[in-house]
Amino acid sequence: MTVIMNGNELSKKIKENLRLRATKLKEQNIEPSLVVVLVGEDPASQVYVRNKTRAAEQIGINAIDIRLPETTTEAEILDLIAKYNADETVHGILVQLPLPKHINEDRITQAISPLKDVDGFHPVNMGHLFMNEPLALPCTPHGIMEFFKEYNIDVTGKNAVVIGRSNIVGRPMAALLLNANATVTVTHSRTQNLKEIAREADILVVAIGRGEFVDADYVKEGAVVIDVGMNRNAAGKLVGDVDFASVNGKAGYLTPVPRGVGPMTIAMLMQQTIEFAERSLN
Ligand SMILES: NC(=O)C1=CN([C@@H]2O[C@H](COP(=O)(O)OP(=O)(O)OC[C@H]3O[C@@H](n4cnc5c(N)ncnc54)[C@H](OP(=O)(O)O)[C@@H]3O)[C@@H](O)[C@H]2O)C=CC1
Ligand SMILES: Nc1nc(=O)c2c([nH]1)NC[C@@H]1CN(c3ccc(C(=O)N[C@@H](CCC(=O)O)C(=O)O)cc3)C=[N+]21
Repeated sequence: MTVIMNGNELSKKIKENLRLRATKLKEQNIEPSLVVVLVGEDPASQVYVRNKTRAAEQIGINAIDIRLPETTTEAEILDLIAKYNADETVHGILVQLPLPKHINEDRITQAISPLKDVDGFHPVNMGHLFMNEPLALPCTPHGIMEFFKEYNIDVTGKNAVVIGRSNIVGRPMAALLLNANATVTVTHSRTQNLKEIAREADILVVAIGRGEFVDADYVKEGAVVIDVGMNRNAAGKLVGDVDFASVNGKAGYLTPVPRGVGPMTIAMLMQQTIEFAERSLN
């Protein structure tokens, strides 16, 4: 039997607790505030950003929603970031990725103050994370660690395999698992014998961006399978990187898409914003 991990339910519970923390902050005259910048018209990004601003509203976080045209220059975004870096009433700044091709994502990421970097993407925050002294946790991997906590999955000493090595998911996921004392293998498009390696995993995290790529052949009986993928299939349906129907029944635990990792990402983004706002009290 496979336990389906419910990201909607868990994220709701977390957000209710965050609402109380937001109320306490307001009693101390701090309004937690998050700037969300979206450049261009990408429909998927629009959905994610809408989900973020909606979650902020529910919790009582002031979301400053900035929509810029596709033609916006890098200098204009850098100016905007500088302005909010200096604004003491703003606790978090997020620039939705991917950005249009004429904009250098690394320069944008590095311009955001590490103290307001709610995504945890700044090299300073990545460095602290890899040294096991995190100041900000990347939302998607953090949300996945919260699943383990909720379902009493102890990762200590477990064989964890991460498929994908992107800066926003795979690498920080590997760091968090390592910090939690798992034995971590990171795989990618050049990996040989991926199937054999994946089949050794007690915990398998899949973040590759290929619809329903991982089927039951990649999965050890009883393994914990986390599906980060968000893809549209030929019929326009939202599917993960894991073939849910194939893996369901073989895995011990499995996250669905939607209502799995996605809502947890958003909950952790809200949590990081509240934490930065709380830090401003000290
Ligand atoms: N639920 C959520 O909150 C989030 C979901 N996502 C989703 O997760 C997925 C991954 O996102 P992201 O990490 O940004 O993607 P990227 O495209 O940045 O990275 C994909 C990674 O997968 C590897 N890869 C690609 N094809 C294969 C293959 N056939 N075998 C093994 N490895 C492969 C790549 O290897 P190489 O490095 O060699 O190119 C790369 O490291 C996407 O579907 C995205 O939409 C992303 C962020 C948050
Ligand atoms: N600076 C930055 N920070 C990010 O955190 C970031 C980013 N850029 N770029 C893209 C990825 C992707 N991401 C998702 C967030 C929510 C859902 C989400 O809400 N998913 C819903 C369904 C969404 C739908 O219906 O399409 C679910 O899984 O249930 C998905 C994916 C954040 N990302």
